[in-house]
Order: sequence, then C-alpha cells, then structure tokens
Amino acid sequence: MGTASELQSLDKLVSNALSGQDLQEFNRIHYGRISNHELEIKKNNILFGNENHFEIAAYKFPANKEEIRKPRIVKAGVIQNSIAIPTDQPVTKQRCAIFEKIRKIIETAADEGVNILCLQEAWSMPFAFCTREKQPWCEFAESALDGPSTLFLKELAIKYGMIIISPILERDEVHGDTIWNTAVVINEMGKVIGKHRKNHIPRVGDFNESTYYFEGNTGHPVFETSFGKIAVNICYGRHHPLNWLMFGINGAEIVFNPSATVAGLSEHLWAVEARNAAIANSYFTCAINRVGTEKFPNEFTSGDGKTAHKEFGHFYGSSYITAPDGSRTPGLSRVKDGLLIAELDLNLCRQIKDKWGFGMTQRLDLYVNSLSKAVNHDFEPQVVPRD
Ligand SMILES: NC(=O)NCCC(=O)O
Repeated sequence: MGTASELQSLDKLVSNALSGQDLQEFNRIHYGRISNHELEIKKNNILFGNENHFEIAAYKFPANKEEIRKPRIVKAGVIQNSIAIPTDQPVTKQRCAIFEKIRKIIETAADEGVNILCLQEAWSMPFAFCTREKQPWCEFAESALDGPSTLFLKELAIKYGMIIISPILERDEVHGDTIWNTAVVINEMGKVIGKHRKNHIPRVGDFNESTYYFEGNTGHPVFETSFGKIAVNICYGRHHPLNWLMFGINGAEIVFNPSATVAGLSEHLWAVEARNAAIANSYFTCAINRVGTEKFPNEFTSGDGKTAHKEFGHFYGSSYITAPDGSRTPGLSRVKDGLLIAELDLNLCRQIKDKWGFGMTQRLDLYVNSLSKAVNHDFEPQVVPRD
C-alpha cells in the first residue's frame, strides 16, 4: 500500500481545488464533458467496499438515440488491486489470498450489474519478473483452460452471468511447457472462449519480463460476446499504436488494457495512451493498473544503473475508461484497491466513426506500401537531403 504522504488521486487533487465555472471548464476540457455522468452505487456496496478497503466508482457514457438501432447498453468493470500477503510466503498461499480479496470485489461488481469484467495484468501473483529468478515465480504459471485462476473465475462467471477477462502467467503444457503472458476470456457460461498472448514484451527499467516469456503468437483476436466485441491489449502493447489499430481493424468495440506499471517510469504517459487509442480507433478503452509496492526476498538490478534493490517501485493504479469520442472517467485511486464501472452504449462507436471518419481517412493502403518497404534490411528512409 502507498504511504500516507503519497498522492491519493490526481483527479481529486484538481477537482477539490476548483469549483463553479472553473471546475466546469476543467471538466469540459480535460475529461471531454462537463458532467462525469456518475452512477449511483448501492449503499450496501459502498459500506462493503469501505470495510474491505476498496474504492468503487461508476459512470455512464450515453450515445445519441437512433431510429433503427436500439441502444446497446453494457456495463464494463475493471479491478485494480495490490497483492494480499508478502512475496516470501508459499505460492499457493499467496494466490489464495489474492483470490479471496478479488472474490469480494467481483461479488460487488455483480451486485452493481457488471456484464464484462477485466482484472489487471498477471492478477493472481506478484509482478515478480523484475527479479529474473525462476524459482518460485515460474510456479505461478498455470493452464489457461483449467489452471487455478481459470477454475476460480469460471465459477464466478457462471454464478453472476458475467464475462471475465483473466490476465495470467500461462503455462502451455501441450506445447513444450512454454510460459506466456496471457489474457484468458471466460464467457458468462463459464466457457473459455479464447485467449490473447501479450504481443510486446518490455525491456525497460525493472521490467525484465523477457527472461520468462517471449512475444505472443495469437495475433489480435476480437471476441464476439453477448455483450459486444471485445479485445485485450496487454500492458506494454499500449505504447504501440499499430497494436491498438489491429484490434480496431478486427472490429473491437471495447479494448481492455490490463497493465502493471510504476510511477517514475510511465505515469505521465498513462492518461494519454489508452485515451488516444480510443480516439484513433473509435472504440472504448479500459486501462487497468495494479497498486502498491511489491517487495521481493532478494535484491535485483536494473538496466538503468540503479543500485540493487528489493522493491518494485510504486504501482500507481489510476485505472480509467475512455469512450470513442475521447471523453473519459476520472481515474481510480493511486494507492488503493478499486472497482471502476462504466455503463457504455456501444452505439457510440459507430456514431463516432460516422462523425470523424477515421476508419475511412486512415490510408491503410498507403502505409502498407510504405511499411512493406521499411521492413527490408536495405530500406532507404525517404529523406530529402540538405543542399
Ligand atoms: N507490464 C509491463 O509491460 N510494463 C512495462 C512498463 C510500461 O509499459 O509502462
């Protein structure tokens, strides 16, 4: 958890400091709408959240009424959380402790009517890839089809009629026991309808993930569900506009971005990237980041000259949701577990495509031609030299 001196929320810092016309103007320019369209949360859930130390926030993104299509209303939820017990405890104990805290938040999401829920990257374990140690961290790797996380969430998906996206460390026992960073999609009947493996693996700061797994081999799948067409762009993939683009080309209406990233490295990018992707691709994006500081038993080094250390510096939460028109929710806390809910009218995707026409003006043919040349080893950049 964060220390008392840590900033709790950038959004609250600003909104508490402003009022009246100034606050309205801030909201209009920063969030893209004067009202955040807050949804009321049931009293019992607020109490339950307080007792169990998690925040709940809910907002609405309405669309224009259409003559032919009915509104397509879906409630999306995202969960950000810290780990539950220290990282030197047995693997199974750590995982079960996280399950128990997540179970309570999922129960709350269900009671608030969430249809699709996404957890954070590698949600059922500490983000131990900084250490480069294989033991015990590889033991958290599990089957996408019937590993402990999938079995745990399947039951809840059925019980609550909810689609659950479960980003885990995957062990593919069928294909050489290989390890992947994978988001498993479980439908409301408890069936694993597919998975997506992280396409871009970071090699920056303490993010030493390539020691454990390589770039994914599942392309850019979009899953057709009872609650719209959904996709998952895992963490570092958010820095790659073409990764976002491909989910859009495959027809996604909501793209979840389960992440694990720390202050000092990326906090100034966080509010920009998933929001920009929603705008550029006319879909909803849900950016999720874990919270807390994770301390590991042994010291590890970084590629950036820092002295050896045991702590993965502060995961800053701040999960948020953006609509295709670029308007966004305030972020969740920087330091506390949380459940963020947004009621989306998926009709907004097409309405914004019709308004801005980004799909029609994007000139894919031009870029295909240029890119197919740029990937050749003897490519010569198109530069007009100085005289
Ligand atoms: N989990 C992960 O890919 N983190 C990399 C750091 C970042 O993308 O901000």
